[in-house]
Amino acid sequence: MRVDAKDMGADLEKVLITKEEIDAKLAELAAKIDAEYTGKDLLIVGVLKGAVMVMADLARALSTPVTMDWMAVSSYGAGTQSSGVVRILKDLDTDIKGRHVLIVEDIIDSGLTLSWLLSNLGSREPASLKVCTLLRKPEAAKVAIDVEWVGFDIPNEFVVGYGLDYAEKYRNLPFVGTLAPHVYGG
Ligand SMILES: O=P(O)(O)OC[C@H]1O[C@H](OP(=O)(O)OP(=O)(O)O)[C@H](O)[C@@H]1O
Ligand SMILES: Nc1nc2[nH]cnc2c(=O)[nH]1
Repeated sequence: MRVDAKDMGADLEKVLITKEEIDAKLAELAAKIDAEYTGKDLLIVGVLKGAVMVMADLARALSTPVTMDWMAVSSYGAGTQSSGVVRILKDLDTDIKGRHVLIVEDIIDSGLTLSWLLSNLGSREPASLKVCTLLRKPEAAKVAIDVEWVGFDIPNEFVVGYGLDYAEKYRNLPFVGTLAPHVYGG
């Protein structure tokens, strides 16, 4: 069944990126990632829970055989502002020493989560450590991070859908959109 902003009643303000745009962008990113890792053993690490959709769709768009692992960290809780304090809720199952590791994220907002992750995973001595994110908010950056593959740079608005939640809701929307201010008390 197709879900659109109308079906979510008054909760959504607008659709920012459609499912079709996401699919096309992931195909584009997958081709670049394939070119980078030809002949290499690649481990993709998804950051739960938000990156579930990107991991699933990006992994299927790749021709490179990959193994997958997951990390769960949280810095947002139920709010719309990063606390800046990153907690590990689930660590990797895999020893990444000497492995080519690609972190897959749904969004880079302040950059605090990714900055922490890069330093944490970097200290485990992977052969390489790179990042692919579907979304990035350049205006919200609190730390500068070098990111190899970015799907879309978006305005500094709180977004939901395609893995992204507000208080655990809206993750299963197939598109990325913004919430009406009344939903989060705006
Ligand atoms: O750049 P930052 O400001 O640090 O924000 C980015 C992080 O925020 C979201 O995770 P969240 O903590 O909301 O957890 P979730 O993925 O389980 O929803 C998202 O998945 C990123 O990991
Ligand atoms: N749902 C959601 N989670 C985030 N985590 C960091 N930025 C965002 C955002 O804009 N939306």
